[in-house]
Amino acid sequence: STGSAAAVPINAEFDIAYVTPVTLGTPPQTLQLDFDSGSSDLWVFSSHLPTSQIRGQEIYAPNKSSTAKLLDGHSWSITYGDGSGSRGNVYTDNVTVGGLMVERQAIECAQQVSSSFTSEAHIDGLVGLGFSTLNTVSPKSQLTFFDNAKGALDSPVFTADLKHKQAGTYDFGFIDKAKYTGEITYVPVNNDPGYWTFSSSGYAVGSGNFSASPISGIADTGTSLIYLPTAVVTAYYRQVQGATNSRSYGGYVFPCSATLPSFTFGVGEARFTIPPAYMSYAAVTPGSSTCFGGLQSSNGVGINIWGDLALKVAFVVFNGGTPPTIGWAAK
Ligand SMILES: Cc1c(C=O)c(-c2nnc3c4c(C[n+]5cc6c(C)n(C)c(C)c6c(Cl)n5)n(C)c(C)c4cnn23)c(C)n1C
Repeated sequence: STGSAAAVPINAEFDIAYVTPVTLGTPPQTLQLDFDSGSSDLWVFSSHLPTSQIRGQEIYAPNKSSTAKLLDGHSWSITYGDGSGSRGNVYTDNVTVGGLMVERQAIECAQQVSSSFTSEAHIDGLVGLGFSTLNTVSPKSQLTFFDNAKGALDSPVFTADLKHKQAGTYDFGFIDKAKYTGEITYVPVNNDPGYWTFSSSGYAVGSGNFSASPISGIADTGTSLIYLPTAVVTAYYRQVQGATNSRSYGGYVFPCSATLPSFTFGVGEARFTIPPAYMSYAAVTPGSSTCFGGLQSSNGVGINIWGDLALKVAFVVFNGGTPPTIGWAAK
């Protein structure tokens, strides 16, 4: 089997996050969920949430699904890199993504979400595509949608074709040759503790020399930006007039009028260049002439993160075979 579904930016101006339609239960309830290769819980806004925490999101009501079953005595609680979080109870039900159905998928129903989730009306929950070792359900951890689907897939892979300010796709079970050019460069994945961790072969700022130094980081479709070591980030912002690492704004900012260099990263012998226009994320507050950078320091994060800003300049194959690998291709 295979599946293919759209990855739609939630914001027309900046690629903050992408959502994908997912149908749950019988009759089908369709929610817009954020596919996140940096976590491993499938959780949704649900009928178990206080209405005060719902502001425009679609919800999943298990009591309206004839195929929903309570996973008695199980609960979950998750916190993300930006400090947001949610928790609740667990049901199993049918979950379908782009024509690919998994029966008895653990659906983690939110009973509490943090304010940043309540304030984001376009995200009805997340679909974790990390390794199932990261799943937070207790006392018995649950498998991700991909792990549940894997055995039935034509090939144990999913691919991300994210795009700048337009809809891309997530494919399951096949590699669509029409979505990339040239060869796919595969590199090993270290899935301990459960992220898609791989080693980038280095970077270059603008037209500068390529610095061939390995950078271990995670491929994370659920993170907007790129978080890299301070040496890389200072080398980049040294080329940006007026750039500062702002404590008040929580990262590198610069005058929106500044000329930005491109940023190139390596995967093996392959090179991927993020154009200057993508490297300015947003004005720090609406209308401000100070802009927030797409490249930020991973100091204090603990891991380096290749988020949507990096992923959207490539076609990326998440190979869940044995051993797992990750493939990057131009497009
Ligand atoms: C270590 C780390 C991260 C690791 O992941 C991270 C981050 N970066 N984007 C996201 C996340 C997103 C994507 N996302 C980013 C957004 C930004 C930057 N803004 C202004 C809004 C309104 C966003 C929304 Cl609704 N959604 N989502 C949905 C979740 C649950 C995230 C959790 N963390 N996160 C940050 C900001 N930091 C410091």
